[in-house]
Amino acid sequence: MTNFSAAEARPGLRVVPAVRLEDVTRSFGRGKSAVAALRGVSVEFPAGSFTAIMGPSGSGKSTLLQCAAGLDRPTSGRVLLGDTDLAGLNESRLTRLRRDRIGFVFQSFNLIPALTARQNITLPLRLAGRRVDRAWLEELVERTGLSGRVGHRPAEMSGGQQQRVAIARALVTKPDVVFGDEPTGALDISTGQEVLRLLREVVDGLGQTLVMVTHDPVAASYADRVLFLADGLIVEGMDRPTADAVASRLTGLGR
Ligand SMILES: Nc1ncnc2c1ncn2[C@@H]1O[C@H](COP(=O)(O)OP(=O)(O)OP(=O)(O)O)[C@@H](O)[C@H]1O
Repeated sequence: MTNFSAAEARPGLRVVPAVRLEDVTRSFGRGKSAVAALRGVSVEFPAGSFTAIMGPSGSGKSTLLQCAAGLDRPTSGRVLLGDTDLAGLNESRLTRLRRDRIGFVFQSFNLIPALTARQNITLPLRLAGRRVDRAWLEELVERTGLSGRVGHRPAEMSGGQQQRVAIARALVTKPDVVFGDEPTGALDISTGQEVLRLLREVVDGLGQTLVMVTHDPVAASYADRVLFLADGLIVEGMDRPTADAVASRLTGLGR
């Protein structure tokens, strides 16, 4: 079992990572047709860090993200969000934890077409029965470059603007961690890079923790660290990645 742990803490200081997976396995099916999607993954995502997860198709990236985000339950092993062990939560508490403490950004934006940008951004708060912090909303709108657009509906916005709305929505609850599943996959190169710069700024400027699955070495180069998955295991970690180094490592894994 390979352990990819956070940077060494000062002696005596216990640094709780935002998310931790301990020897997580996830199998689908039984008997001869069983598939081991994750085969013993241990990893920590330090608070305030930006991690990209890469690997060949079928290596377990989506399964890892789903288990880490409490959308799927491991077959064995533990997932902790801060100090909370997700295995101890029933479905309704898990749903609440996802709503209140985790943000999601998807390839396809997943905005509600009938709602304005502002209404989409504040939807997680409304669902939780929490009041909208006006100052925080203003800051998010400003940081995501959406000033002047908040009254628009998704159909009236470009793909990049829609993804920025989705990012603001993911941040509005001040979650412990934001998970991204190919957040730039549906965008052209230059719009994708604008979104990646915004994600980087969300980590550097707001101290947010970000974990992103991507197939794109350029996208991965915006992260602090890249984890490479192969056949259900993390086989390598790369700090301060460059797009070229990531691309050549992926070629070695048979992408
Ligand atoms: N619900 C499921 N039922 C059966 N097998 C599954 C299920 N979900 C995933 N798998 C299998 O688990 C393995 C890992 O799948 P996963 O989707 O996590 O890979 P991935 O790295 O995200 O792939 P891709 O890059 O193609 O999206 C694959 O062999 C896949 O077929």
